[in-house]
Amino acid sequence: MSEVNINEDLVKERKKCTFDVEELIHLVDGGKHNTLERKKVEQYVLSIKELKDDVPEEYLSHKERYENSVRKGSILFMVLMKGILERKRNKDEGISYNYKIINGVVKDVTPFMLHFGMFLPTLASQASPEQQREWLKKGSQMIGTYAQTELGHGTFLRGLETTATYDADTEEFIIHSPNLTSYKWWPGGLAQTVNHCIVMAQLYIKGKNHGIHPFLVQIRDIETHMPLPGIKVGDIGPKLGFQTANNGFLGFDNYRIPRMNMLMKNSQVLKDGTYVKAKNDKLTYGTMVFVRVTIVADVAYELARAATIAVRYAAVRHQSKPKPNEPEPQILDYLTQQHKLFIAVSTSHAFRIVGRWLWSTYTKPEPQILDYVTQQHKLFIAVSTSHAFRIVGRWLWSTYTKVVADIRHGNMDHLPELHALACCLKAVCSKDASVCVEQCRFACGGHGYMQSSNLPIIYGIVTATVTYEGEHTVMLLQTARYLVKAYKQASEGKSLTPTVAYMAKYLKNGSHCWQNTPEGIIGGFQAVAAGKTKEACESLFRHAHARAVLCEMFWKEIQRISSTVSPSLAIVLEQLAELYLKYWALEKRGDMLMYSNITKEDISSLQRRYVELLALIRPNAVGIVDAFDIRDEILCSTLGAYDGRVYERLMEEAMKSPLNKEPVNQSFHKYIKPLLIQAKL
Ligand SMILES: CCCCCCCCCCCCCCCCCCCCCC(=O)SCCNC(=O)CCNC(=O)[C@H](O)C(C)(C)COP(=O)(O)OP(=O)(O)OC[C@H]1O[C@@H](n2cnc3c(N)ncnc32)[C@H](O)[C@@H]1OP(=O)(O)O
Ligand SMILES: Cc1cc2nc3c(=O)[nH]c(=O)nc-3n(C[C@H](O)[C@H](O)[C@H](O)COP(=O)(O)OP(=O)(O)OC[C@H]3O[C@@H](n4cnc5c(N)ncnc54)[C@H](O)[C@@H]3O)c2cc1C
Repeated sequence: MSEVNINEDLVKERKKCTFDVEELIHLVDGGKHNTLERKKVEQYVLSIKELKDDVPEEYLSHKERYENSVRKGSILFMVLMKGILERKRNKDEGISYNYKIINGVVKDVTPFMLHFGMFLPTLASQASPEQQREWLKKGSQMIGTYAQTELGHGTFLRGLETTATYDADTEEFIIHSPNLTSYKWWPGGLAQTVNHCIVMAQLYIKGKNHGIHPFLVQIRDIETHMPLPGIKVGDIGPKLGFQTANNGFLGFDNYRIPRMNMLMKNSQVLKDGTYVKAKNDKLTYGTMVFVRVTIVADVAYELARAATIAVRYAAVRHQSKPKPNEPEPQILDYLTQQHKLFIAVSTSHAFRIVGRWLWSTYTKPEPQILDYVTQQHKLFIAVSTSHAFRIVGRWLWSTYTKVVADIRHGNMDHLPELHALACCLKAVCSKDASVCVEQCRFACGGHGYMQSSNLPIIYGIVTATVTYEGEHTVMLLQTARYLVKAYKQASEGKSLTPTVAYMAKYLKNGSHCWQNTPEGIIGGFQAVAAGKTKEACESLFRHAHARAVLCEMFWKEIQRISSTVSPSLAIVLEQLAELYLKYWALEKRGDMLMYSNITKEDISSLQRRYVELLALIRPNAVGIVDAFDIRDEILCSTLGAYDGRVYERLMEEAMKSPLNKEPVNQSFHKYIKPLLIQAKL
């Protein structure tokens, strides 16, 4: 883009940058090759004319929005089948480029998301090799979703009520919803989009319950798309976000499916009804672990979008004037004289001085809001958090792929640790990302509240991750369960898995000896986690382990990466990571006081360094978010576009309102005019 069309503040900001933005772009993408591939796919997809909207989605009805989203999703589906979009997820971090482009094209959530995000992964991981050959073959007509949650139960899976009863005479399962609360409720794409589902149901054989198992169930006719007899399916209605995800409900009336439609990789039901138990019954929950792992990198990306919008806007937006210098008072000899004679002179001086100050203030440019320390405090933590989650998300993905490979070879030893890690990181990252996105919205003032800023939509997407795939508190409690066990093992002198090995150290050393260094802060969080775990045997504790893992992995990875990049970029990366650690050490200073020997002076020094870091990051702020390299078509924001033409775009978008198409709306004649006539009488 030529600099002529770019807002002059942004031009200046980009000139100030002390590092090579291109180098950081490659780092974020995981290598130059990935950047080039991403740009190629983006260029291809974003130039498809049919993917552009005539009218902004927000002006469409619930039904029209769904139809428009299916239209665009189908085009993307076709592109995917042509092999242009990568089918596989990015091997380094589990987040695929496809998903990032979809964010821009569909703006909200595509009703096909669950097909790619959970339906296919469940078939790939829980169907037997023969079933996979049958179901995942080319030309398959299946579009699917993952139907687990019910009206009555989402968290407590053992409480699910849908039944799958085996009938050995016909070699079929009878899927049934015994009551209203057993209706499936929430699955994305379920309402009008999919023709198949993975249904999680209680398996009954000869009256005995064997717990929940996955079944492949066709719910609509492939040709006509009509719901099949025995199926009741529909849309659950508007939500806070996910408006185009087509979340649905589903009930079964003694609906029969063949025996081979139970996913049989882990447990099996033989023809005569013999039940073969899985090596570990928690393997049934495998798809949830997979999605929880990917959520960390997913929210990092959403946060990158929000931070890009808010930081660029803060560089363009000017607001408020500096404080005046107070005029000097005049001193007179006699108070009475002063009162009688010189009041006019004094008033004249005062007015002249104040007038001069007022004029200079009037002509002085207003500061960019990004120069306010309070604004930097709101925004820079969002930027550094996005980097932390991306880096830790990548590490978590590689841990996941190693554990899954072990499981394939029959070794389940690391599954509990992976489950505990996925639960706590999913919980903390989804919650922190939601808070940061909302903070970005606050940081944009009134304009951030506009749909056209895209911040409300991003918030709707991110805040859903706090609930779906395992509700926040419930996930933390799962980790708590693991930590309590680890702590008991440590007290018995047994060896511990790597991510909780610190427990043994703090059991031995007691309180943590505080240091204001990154390593000191990481040790502080580990001491807090160990200390709270000790207390947890009697009471409840929360995020500490996840925070220790996030700080440790982020800092270690940044140290490693810094030695591989240019010195100017290494400085910026270390500043971002240090900011993240200092921010959380300050946020959690109460905990640190409890579980380490941190002093008031340490806290003051942390605070001073934190403010110093804000100032150090400030000149590079725009360059850092430019390096997220999110195209305008994917940001979808009037406030965050690369050129910074904020006010022009706000007005252009406002003019798209159907209400602005006519000077007088018909409601005037129908309602307001009669009201005015009545008022006259
Ligand atoms: C368009 C075009 C195309 C282009 C291309 C398009 C490309 C698109 C690309 C795609 C991008 C899309 C992105 C993704 C999208 C996803 C969206 C997702 C949406 C949302 C989906 C959902 O929302 S879907 C439902 C999730 N619903 C839950 O999440 C329920 C939580 N509820 C539980 O998860 C359990 O209920 C709960 C609490 C553990 C207790 O389970 P429970 O009662 O059975 O178990 P207990 O508590 O008794 O625990 C007994 C022992 O099991 C251990 N354990 C428990 N779980 C374990 C586990 N998983 N693994 C190992 N071990 C486990 C535990 O640690 C205990 O171990 P121990 O005994 O040794 O201590
Ligand atoms: C946008 C969106 C998309 C979704 N997509 C799908 C999908 O595709 N497929 C699907 O199957 N499901 C889907 N879900 C459902 C989702 O997985 C569940 O909503 C989620 O697992 C939480 O369960 P719940 O709604 O039953 O909440 P509840 O468990 O009823 O939670 C309510 C409150 O109770 C608390 N609570 C519950 N149990 C405990 C406990 N043991 N200890 C302490 N506190 C507890 C929770 O912390 C929470 O505060 C989706 C949900 C959303 C919001």
